[in-house]
Amino acid sequence: MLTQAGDDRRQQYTGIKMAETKKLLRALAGETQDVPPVWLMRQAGRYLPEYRATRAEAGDFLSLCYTSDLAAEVTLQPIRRYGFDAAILFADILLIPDALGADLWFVTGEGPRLSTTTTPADMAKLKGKDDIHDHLAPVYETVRILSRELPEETALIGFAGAPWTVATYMIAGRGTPDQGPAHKLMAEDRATFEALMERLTGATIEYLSKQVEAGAEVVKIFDSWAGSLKGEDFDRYALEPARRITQEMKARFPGLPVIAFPREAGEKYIGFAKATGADCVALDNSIDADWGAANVQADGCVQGNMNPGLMVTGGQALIDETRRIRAAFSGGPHIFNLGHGITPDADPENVTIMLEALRG
Ligand SMILES: Cc1c2[nH]c(c1CCC(=O)O)Cc1[nH]c(c(CCC(=O)O)c1C)Cc1[nH]c(c(CCC(=O)O)c1C)Cc1[nH]c(c(C)c1CCC(=O)O)C2
Repeated sequence: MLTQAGDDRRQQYTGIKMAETKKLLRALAGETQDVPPVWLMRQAGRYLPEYRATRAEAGDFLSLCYTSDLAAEVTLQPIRRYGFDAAILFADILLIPDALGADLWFVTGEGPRLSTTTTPADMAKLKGKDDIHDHLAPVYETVRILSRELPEETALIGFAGAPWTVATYMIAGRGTPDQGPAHKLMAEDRATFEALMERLTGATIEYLSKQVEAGAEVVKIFDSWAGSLKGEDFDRYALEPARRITQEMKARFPGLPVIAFPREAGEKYIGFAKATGADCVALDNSIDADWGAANVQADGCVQGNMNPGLMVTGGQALIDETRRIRAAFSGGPHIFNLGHGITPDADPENVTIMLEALRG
């Protein structure tokens, strides 16, 4: 059943773009702006003292994700501090495996751990794509709180991990440098690998749909490990799921903007937006901005792509690089962002310096 917010959202997507006042949504609708909208991946995170305080209050990272008022609070913190043009729902891409019934926990200082899914018997233990919503209800509640509390000029981004990236964690039971276990399963038991990809694609569509019904105005698909898929594997397991998710979301919510992030796709960034239907492609910081402008922005909006390391080191290099990236993408629609998440050792003052260089 649709919520009232979801009803309003569907109406909103049927044709009022010309009157859109949110800078982020204008960029996603194809508008070139003198000063681009800006937000940062992982903008709610450990570099902020107020985040660390709220996380301590929650006890641990997963409790923070599932406690709606605290998750909404940390989402709002960087908006209050910096006035970013978008807020991104505070959650994690690994909540989907958790909702499907895989065990998930986080080891402080190391990262996520999950029970592994590598056999038909493991697959049989997972829940169906439609059976995730009770578990994820607190996330939808976070979105509802945010859509009430955000300033009217701030867009709300919902998100999910792409099937391939989420599968790499489910198959290995943890993060891996080269996604070796997932590539191995793909080679040795393609049927199980594809069954997992299919379950994740379906669940992701249902999960994102609930986020939109609760008030998310944009959705972003994070494929952090897309770069380890080469050639035909990239087309089948990165591009095709992104296309299916994007097309189904747009069929359900006409006009909904979609951002795709096939990180480290390299040459495969070319044509990705056209092939999937995504309104914007997020570029990682291995991409030269001029190359991105010529080859990717030529098809529409791009997001990115400053090196997150500059938020640690700062100085004149940060100012120069902010201006260089803004200039490189000034000929078309652009959302200023980093090429990957801001790191815990970033200096919060450097975000202010970046914003002054960008907007000033
Ligand atoms: C691969 C991936 C994950 N999560 C995510 C990705 C894709 C993007 C990327 O490549 O970074 C996405 C993500 N994770 C988080 C968000 C929230 C929204 C945001 O501010 O961007 C988003 C969009 C919060 C988080 N997710 C996590 C944190 C840090 C947890 C903490 O507070 O201890 C945050 C703020 C934990 C997490 N979550 C994940 C890992 C590997 C880790 C551990 C690494 C780390 O500690 O940074 C899985």
